[in-house]
Amino acid sequence: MNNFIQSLKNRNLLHQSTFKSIIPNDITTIYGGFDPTAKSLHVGNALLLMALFRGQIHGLNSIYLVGGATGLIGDPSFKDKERPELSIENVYENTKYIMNQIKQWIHNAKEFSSMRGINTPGKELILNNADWLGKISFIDFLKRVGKHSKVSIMLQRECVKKRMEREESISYTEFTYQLLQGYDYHYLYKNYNCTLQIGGSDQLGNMIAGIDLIHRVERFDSPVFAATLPLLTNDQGKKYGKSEGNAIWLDETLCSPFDFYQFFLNSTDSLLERLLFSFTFLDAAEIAEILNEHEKNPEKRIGQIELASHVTELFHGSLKKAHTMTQLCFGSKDSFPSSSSLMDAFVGSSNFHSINQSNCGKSKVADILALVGICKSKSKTI
Ligand SMILES: N[C@@H](Cc1ccc(O)cc1)C(=O)O
Repeated sequence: MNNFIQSLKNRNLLHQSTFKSIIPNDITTIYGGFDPTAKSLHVGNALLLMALFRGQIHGLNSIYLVGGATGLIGDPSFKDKERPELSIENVYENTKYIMNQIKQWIHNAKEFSSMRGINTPGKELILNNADWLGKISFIDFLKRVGKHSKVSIMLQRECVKKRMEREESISYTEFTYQLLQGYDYHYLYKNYNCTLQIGGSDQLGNMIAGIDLIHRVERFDSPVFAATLPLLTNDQGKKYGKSEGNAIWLDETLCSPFDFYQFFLNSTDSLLERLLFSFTFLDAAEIAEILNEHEKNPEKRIGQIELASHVTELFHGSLKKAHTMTQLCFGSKDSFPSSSSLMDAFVGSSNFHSINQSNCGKSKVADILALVGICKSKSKTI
């Protein structure tokens, strides 16, 4: 069985899939897409980013697709209203930012993994679907995609049905979205031999549109698959990823590493195990060890500290983590002498006592020690 798929299963990260009884083991390339509806991705996108990276750890090539074209159309999946239209300039800018953000993230994730002895043999590719969807003419699209797509099937999509029940219905533009995503999958299958698409729990319909198209245009038994990740909800059953109604952005100018860290630090005990499996590269034994320590003294929030440190370092990198530490300790990064002495502390030199000698509270020092400790302790994990 494919190790990557098995590892998603083991972490409870496989929600739905089109694999029947046999799990394919000859997948070499996978893809997941992100529409540039804002300047930055948010915690809600983190599971997909991480799943693609987990693929690379297992030797697969991962395509991180940014929807420079689909972002102009708007995915109607699980949206009860027409999406506000974004201007071409706006989507173009967002696409640039997000492609950069993904590039930076992969860089951080590689550095983070190699510090722990985790190899990432699989390659990454960051693509923009405007590069092909922006070039195909309307007539060509109708001939190459529309002709193979049955309206009766398109109308069966849950989100389409829901929207048709409402007076405002659904625009032809958003109705077509599933075909655009379907065309992406076909394009990536033909040009990159991509045979697995992964995405959020609301994406299965769009992914199946792609599989159908490939089956109709290529061979009816072409080995192409789709899998969705679970939707993480908080204790109130709301989507996990917002604090006081605001999305937890991955861009540090929209959400500081400090706030990002605090968001994970504030996770409840009941979610802890789930979050450790979802948002870290720690293995089951390491997670069991952390939970064991945590349960001995839950007020110390050892589990939350491990979680918050791991995710903050993964998404914000070690230098940023140092600033997070400063902010944790002093409230503001400006009041600390220099980030280089902090970095020394961070890598475990004797300068670390300078933090201890400062006037920050004991519990904060414990947090910081935990942050530093985690970076030195773990070796192999997936
Ligand atoms: N529709 C996806 C983004 C996406 C775009 C293009 C694709 O080919 C795949 C996925 C979402 O809204 O999350």
